Order: sequence, then structure tokens, then C-alpha cells
Amino acid sequence: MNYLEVEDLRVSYHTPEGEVPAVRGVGFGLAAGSKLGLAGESGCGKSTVALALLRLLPRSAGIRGRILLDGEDVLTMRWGRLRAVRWAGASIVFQGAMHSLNAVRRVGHQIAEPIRLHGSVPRDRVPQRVGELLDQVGLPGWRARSYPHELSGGQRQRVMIAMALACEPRLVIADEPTTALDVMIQAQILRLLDRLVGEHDISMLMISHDLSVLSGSCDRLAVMYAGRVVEEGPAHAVVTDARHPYAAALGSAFPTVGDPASRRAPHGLPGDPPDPADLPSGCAFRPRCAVVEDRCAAIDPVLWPVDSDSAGSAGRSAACVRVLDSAAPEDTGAPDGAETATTRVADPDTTLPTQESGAQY
Ligand SMILES: Nc1ncnc2c1ncn2[C@@H]1O[C@H](COP(=O)(O)OP(=O)(O)OP(=O)(O)O)[C@@H](O)[C@H]1O
Repeated sequence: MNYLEVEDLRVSYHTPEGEVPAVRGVGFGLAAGSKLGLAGESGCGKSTVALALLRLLPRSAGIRGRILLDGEDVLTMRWGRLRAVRWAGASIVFQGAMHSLNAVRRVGHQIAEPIRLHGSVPRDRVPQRVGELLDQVGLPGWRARSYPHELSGGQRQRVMIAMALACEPRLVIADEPTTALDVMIQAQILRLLDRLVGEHDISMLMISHDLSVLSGSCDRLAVMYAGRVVEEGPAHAVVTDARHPYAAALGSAFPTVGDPASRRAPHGLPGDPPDPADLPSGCAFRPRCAVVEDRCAAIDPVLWPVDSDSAGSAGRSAACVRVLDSAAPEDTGAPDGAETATTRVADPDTTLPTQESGAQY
């Protein structure tokens, strides 16, 4: 059983201007100890998914679907149980540590807070535990007495990671953990996260707009566009041989990812992501797609298994009518490789998988 299982997650923000359907039926699974990267341009719904996983969304958000953490649905948990699950079952490293840390409290106090809250070690051992955590993230123990403004951006992000690990969670959600950092520090923080989740056998959901960051750290990738996962599969296959035109364009925007021998020239993707409140009919990527066809205005494809004849396609799926065309009848079952991370696919009996575009709920 996957440690995290997300099924048909839908999140809509209620605003004075109307409903904003930010996440429109996302599903994926994450096995214990595996690492899934969630990629996509700004505004595609990545952070909304991350916040929904621990019910940290603002009151203006309506949520539907199922989020099973070790078999328990986060969306129907009582508050007491939810408090126990936050930090200990799953924790989040947010983007921009300066905004996430309390500016007027010493970082040692902030790391100690979840430990005290959960009673994970006896009270008199909390300072020692804080010291151990600082050591794990490469900071000297005396830094416990520092205020956030006395630390560099990279050091603050290390503090955030120490906090995230404080209650020994089984899942860490890292939302753009290196976005605000320079390239050298980014690499250090990514290596640190990689090492720590490996050493502690923690599952990780890493979120980034940068495929090169994700492909270096994750076993599998899920690419989001306009509130949906449009492609999911083993990281190397998605980066080097994407089947959804958006995933391919995102991959080609980063020349350092994939096979160094076959680097492609980066080129920008024309146009902007659609306004979630005003999606085009059919496939939401249609207005920007280089291989768009007439039928794409009428069909809103769901994830479908990628042709299993091609190398590296095990457990891959993409939401494009061209994938459905190339699928042989025997390929239309659920993808293989479900032991690491999988994305829900359409009912195999459906001849042409479609969804109501921009559905409200
Ligand atoms: N509190 C909110 N109220 C209304 N709309 C929101 C709210 N938060 C996010 N949105 C909208 O939901 C959509 C998804 O936003 P989200 O922040 O999840 O995307 P993202 O992919 O994480 O982007 P970024 O990488 O820039 O953080 C966007 O259109 C955004 O404007």
C-alpha cells in the first residue's frame, strides 16, 4: 500500500469574482521511501496540492476527493488526529524560509515547538534533540540562539528542514525548497534533503517549476498543467521522452536535464497558462500546443497509459489524445510499476476518455 494516496483531488477558491478551480481532479500515489516530483509553471496548482495534503488551505478553499495518509483520509480526520498527523505523519518545507519562520523568536525555540507539541522526546531532552537536528542539517548547536535575520538564506532553509524532520515524519513535502537561493546553495540544500530523506527512509513529494531540480532528486515525476496532472512516470522517461506536448516543452526549457549526449536547445513555450476561472473548451493546453488538432477543442483527455512497447514506459501515463491513439488495446489497463508511485488513469472501458472542461463543484 502506498503511504500517500491522492484520489481525484479538487480544490476551488471562492473569491468575490467567482470560483477559481485551482486543482481539477489530481491523483497520485507515493510508496514509503520513494520520491515524487510535482512540476509545472507558476499558477498550475502545485502549492494548492501541497497545502491540501495537510489541510492547510485558507477558509476560502473548498476541497473534494480523498487524501489517504497511511490509509487514513486527511480530509475527514478530526482536528485532534490532524494535529497529531501534522509534523509526525507528514511535514512541509515551505518556499521562502524568511516568511515561514517567526522573525522574533530564536530558531532553537521554533525547532523545539513541534517536538514539545508532540511530546516526541521527554521535555528535559528537547534542547539536546534540537542540537541533534541542527547537527543533521549542518549547523552548529549555538545557532539555536540565533534569530532568523542573523542567518543566511541557505541557513534559514536548513532550519526549516530541521523543523520538518523534528518529529521524524514518514513524508516530507518540499514546496520549492530552493527557489530563493543562489545556484551553489541550491545544490547544497538539495543534496542535504536527498541525504536526510534517504538516511531516515522518508518519502518525499518535491514541488518545483524546475524540472532539472526534480529530475536530479526524484524517482518519478508528475507534470501539472491548469490544475491537472498531464503526465506522470519515471523521472528519466518523463524528462527525455515526454509524451504530453506540455511536459515535452517544459523539459526542453531546461538544457541541463536528461541525457547529456542528446541535449536539446532550450526554447520558450509561447503564451501564458490559462486563467483557471476561464479555461478553454476541450484540452486546456490547446491554445499553446504545437501539435494541436481540431478534435482537441472537444476532448478534454484524462491520464491514459503510455504505449508500453516503448523503452522506459512502464507505469507511465499522459493526458493527450495522441497517447490514446497510440495505445494498443492490451495497453489500456492500469500502468505497471505501481509499487513506487502511480497516477490514476481513466476507466479502461471508456473508449474516448473525456472530462467536463472547467467543471465546478
Ligand atoms: N487564496 C487564493 N485565493 C484565490 N485564488 C488562489 C488562492 N491561492 C491560489 N489561487 C489561485 O489558484 C491557482 C493555483 O495557485 P497555486 O499557488 O497553487 O499554483 P502554483 O503552481 O503553486 O504556483 P507558484 O509556483 O507560483 O506558487 C492560481 O490561479 C492562483 O491564482
